[in-house]
Amino acid sequence: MIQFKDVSKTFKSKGVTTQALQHVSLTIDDGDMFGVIGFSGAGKSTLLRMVNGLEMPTEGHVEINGQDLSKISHNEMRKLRKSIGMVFQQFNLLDSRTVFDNVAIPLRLNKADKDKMHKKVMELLEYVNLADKADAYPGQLSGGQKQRVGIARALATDPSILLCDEATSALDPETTESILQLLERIHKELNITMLIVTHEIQVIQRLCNRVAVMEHGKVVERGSVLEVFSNPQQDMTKKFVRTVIPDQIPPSVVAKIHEEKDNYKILKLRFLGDNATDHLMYHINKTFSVQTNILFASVNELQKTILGIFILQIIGNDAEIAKVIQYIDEQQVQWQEVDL
Ligand SMILES: Nc1ncnc2c1ncn2[C@@H]1O[C@H](COP(=O)(O)OP(=O)(O)OP(=O)(O)O)[C@@H](O)[C@H]1O
Repeated sequence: MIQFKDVSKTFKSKGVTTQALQHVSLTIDDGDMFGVIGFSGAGKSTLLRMVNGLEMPTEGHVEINGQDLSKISHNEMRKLRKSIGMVFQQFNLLDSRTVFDNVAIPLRLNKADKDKMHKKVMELLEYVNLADKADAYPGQLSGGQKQRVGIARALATDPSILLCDEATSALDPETTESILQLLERIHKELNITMLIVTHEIQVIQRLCNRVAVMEHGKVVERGSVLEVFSNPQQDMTKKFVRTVIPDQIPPSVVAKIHEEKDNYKILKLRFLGDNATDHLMYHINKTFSVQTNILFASVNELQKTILGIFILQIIGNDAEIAKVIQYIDEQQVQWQEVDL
């Protein structure tokens, strides 16, 4: 378990003071694929780098399995770092060394036995599908292949935690997908806790079970991916989520509604899990003296759960609309009124 306990970090450089993190408290459980999302400068990398002691908090504590990193000895820190792998946006490979040697670096640093090291490196290269590139140099590889080498190197010491700092941000969409598949496979097969820092919401949607949203060094929203994506609260979160799960009425439809004279209310309905929309719509139209128009609908899959978003215009008198809303409440469907 990784815990950030009221962590703040201030950088002072050339007379400029930057508050990179402000009172961040977070718990990442074993086995989590925990995503941290935010725009550039939000403090994501600083947070991530605290897990392996590359940065230390100015205030507060970071604990791994109950061990406060500010209180452990140099030796204990070295041991801890062996159990934490890190994957970087720019791969951080040594250009003058072969793929084999790059993956072998952590093992050489740990003075691994030569035969064991050879076996381990070749196993890792097989795992990331690059065994045939063992003798190639990074300059001869594509971006995706370089990242596979970076991932193999991060796994060399059999870590229990993998830190991914914008691991796919330098890659095209197709290559991104193959790296995300690899990370998913690693999580499933090697049972590694992952902390994934990104500004790409689709990475979180695709991989993570939990998410924290960061803005100006603070965590502004957090929760399960299902909770946060199905009902984002903060404007920043809404902006991110909207890019993968649209939930707005198209402008041409809005313009048409503005021309209407009838009495109406517009509700945004969210369905999680079973898709009960057909039944709900049937019942509303059959039972109440209202007319309904679906202004927008989308169905998405999150963590293998279906999330349906429907924006419904209900035309009728206030009393009848109130009855419809009461019925929707009784069905325990999440809703909110939309003002145009
Ligand atoms: N070593 C440092 N010295 C001075 N300021 C720093 C240092 N590292 C980070 N910062 C500043 O702290 C703030 C947070 O940086 P950080 O890299 O953690 O953000 P980020 O969300 O990861 O953004 P990016 O994706 O652009 O790296 C930024 O304003 C950055 O300039």
